[in-house]
Amino acid sequence: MSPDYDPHASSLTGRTDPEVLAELYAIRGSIDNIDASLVYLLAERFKFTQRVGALKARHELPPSDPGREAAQIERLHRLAIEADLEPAFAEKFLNFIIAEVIRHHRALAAGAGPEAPAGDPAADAAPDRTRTDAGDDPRRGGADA
Ligand SMILES: C=C(O[C@@H]1C=C(C(=O)O)C=C[C@H]1O)C(=O)O
Repeated sequence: MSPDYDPHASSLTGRTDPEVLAELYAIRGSIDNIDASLVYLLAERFKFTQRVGALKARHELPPSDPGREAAQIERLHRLAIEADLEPAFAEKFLNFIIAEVIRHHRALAAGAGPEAPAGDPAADAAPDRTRTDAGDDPRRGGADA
């Protein structure tokens, strides 16, 4: 755990029954563990997608692959229902991650590292994959590159 992280940081201390607080902290301990796992999982996922990006750049393949994304979204939708997670949220989350991956791939294709500023023209040309409101089909998000 980071040395400056206080797992008991809260705006509720002083006005909440100590027993309730103790239970809250216990539950939050698990939430903290899950958040840490998510960070490590995401870091691992980005390591792999960077390898895909380097491969694509080397072989002049397009940064995005809408066919692959459509299959992933459909699969995630099914998994979310099985897991009792709201499918729209799962879809939004995956689209958010994929948008970032595509931004990295565009940067790699342009010869830059993944840290290219978000405001660069290549990134600006990316479709907004974070919108999942009605009428916005992420599978047809203009992922054209
Ligand atoms: C990682 C890839 O590149 C892009 C990002 C994807 C992802 O983050 O899962 C999926 C498809 C591509 O649009 C890939 O083509 O596999």
